[in-house]
Amino acid sequence: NPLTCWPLIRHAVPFIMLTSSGAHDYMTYLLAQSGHTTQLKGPSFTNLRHIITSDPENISHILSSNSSNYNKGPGFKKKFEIWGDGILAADSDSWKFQRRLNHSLFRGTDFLRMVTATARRKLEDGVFPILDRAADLGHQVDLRDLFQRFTIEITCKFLLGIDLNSLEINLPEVPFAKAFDEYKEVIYSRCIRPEGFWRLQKWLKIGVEGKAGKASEIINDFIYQQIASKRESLRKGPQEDDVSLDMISRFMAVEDEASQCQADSETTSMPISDMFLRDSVVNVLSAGRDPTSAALTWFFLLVSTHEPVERKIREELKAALGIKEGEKWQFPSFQDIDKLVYLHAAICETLRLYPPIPINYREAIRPDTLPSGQHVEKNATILIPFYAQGRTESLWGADCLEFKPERWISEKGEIVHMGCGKFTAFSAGPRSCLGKDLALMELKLAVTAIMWSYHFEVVEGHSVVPANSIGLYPKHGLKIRVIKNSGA
Ligand code: HEM
Repeated sequence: NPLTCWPLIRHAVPFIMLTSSGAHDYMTYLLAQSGHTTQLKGPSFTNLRHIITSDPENISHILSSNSSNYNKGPGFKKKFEIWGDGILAADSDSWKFQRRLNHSLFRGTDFLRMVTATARRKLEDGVFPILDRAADLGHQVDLRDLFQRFTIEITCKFLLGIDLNSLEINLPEVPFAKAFDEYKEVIYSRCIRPEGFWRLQKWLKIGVEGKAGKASEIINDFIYQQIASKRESLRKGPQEDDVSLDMISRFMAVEDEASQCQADSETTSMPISDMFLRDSVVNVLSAGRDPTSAALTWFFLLVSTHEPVERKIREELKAALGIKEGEKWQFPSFQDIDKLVYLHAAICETLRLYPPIPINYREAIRPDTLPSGQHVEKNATILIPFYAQGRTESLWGADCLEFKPERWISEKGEIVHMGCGKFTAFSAGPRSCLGKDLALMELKLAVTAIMWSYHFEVVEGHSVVPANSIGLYPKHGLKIRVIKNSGA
């Protein structure tokens, strides 16, 4: 086609598609046309110059077998400035140190128990009263907003030991939470716009950069205040009812242990300064809040529009947990939750179609050749669109766009484990998600409790399209009506 060969138009197309709606579907289309690996190039004045791949062998190579050649790199840090040198943006020794520190905290059973207890309390005292009221008064609810509140409450509790009280019945605006949402906009904008352009906007304090500047002040003020009050209470010594299980108190308390852990490893020394704590809070809050709330939102969109799946999940709840139609909900134990195979499959299927982190990013440290034969230059940037990968026909079959939890269940009735290059919602290799178990527990706890008591109907005419963002969530939220199930 002579038109697409014209370089200006050819290079402008990706830029236009990524700035208009449907960026994720555009990448899916591009990869399907090009054999799953290609170059994404915008006009020379833009920042767009990446290799993109959804080929499972390339993905395993980049994220696992040759991961030491791929890091986040300095370009990533500039765009994701708000993360500072936290775990999501850090490389080398700084990342290794934080991975160990976070891993030791997330693994403890006390930690999982505390998070579960918080989730139950936030459901019983926050989410349920809001849903009951909406059902009684016939009001619409925006599930995305509700789940964002639910997950920020849980994350703030285990991170800082505080309640934001955002789940009160009148759904109050919480400036700190709002600032977090506003900041996200700037990251996507920086990913697709020329650096000179966004730097000028930032300097002039206008547009998304201006908004982000204000948001970042609110975020920093709030977190530094929290850190100061934690240091103050640590100075006073332990209080009577003080369990200090929150992450920041534990980071402060294990300062000595942490330096010991650095001395044992070959990592460089890293004091647990206020800035380190600030970066940890922002990173774990970003990692813990948004993906889980997005997963819950997409799950309820899919289940509310697929009646047979909803029915099967309810049947499984009755069979595995021994509860009867009309009985009041009792939260199951960890062991009972593990029995819910069909539910697990429905969650995996949701994450395949709607991975909350739709794109992963890496920079090559040295030149390399991918298994597909694609040459990678030093410092080349690579995008791995998990969204496109979950919708690849050659990997998932001709029904890849359908919501079918059954594809995750073997003939023996067990969960089928997909290869690490195939199912990538939690990423893969040494930098894979540290909160996977926690996220699955939160999801299952919320989903079972809500599904037992309520049925949702998406409001007629409400448009559900993914936002162009670094996270995958519905651009206009998810507006639903609530119907109480009998006995709830
Ligand atoms: C459904 C929910 C979740 C999904 C789909 C998810 C997915 C991911 C993905 C794709 C990454 C890799 C990001 C990258 O390489 O840039 C990641 C990293 C991470 N996630 Fe999650 N996540 C979820 C929930 C959570 C939760 C609840 C936590 C706990 C706070 C958490 C903590 C982390 C951390 C700390 C990392 C950084 C790991 C590293 O760089 O070493 N995630 N997650």
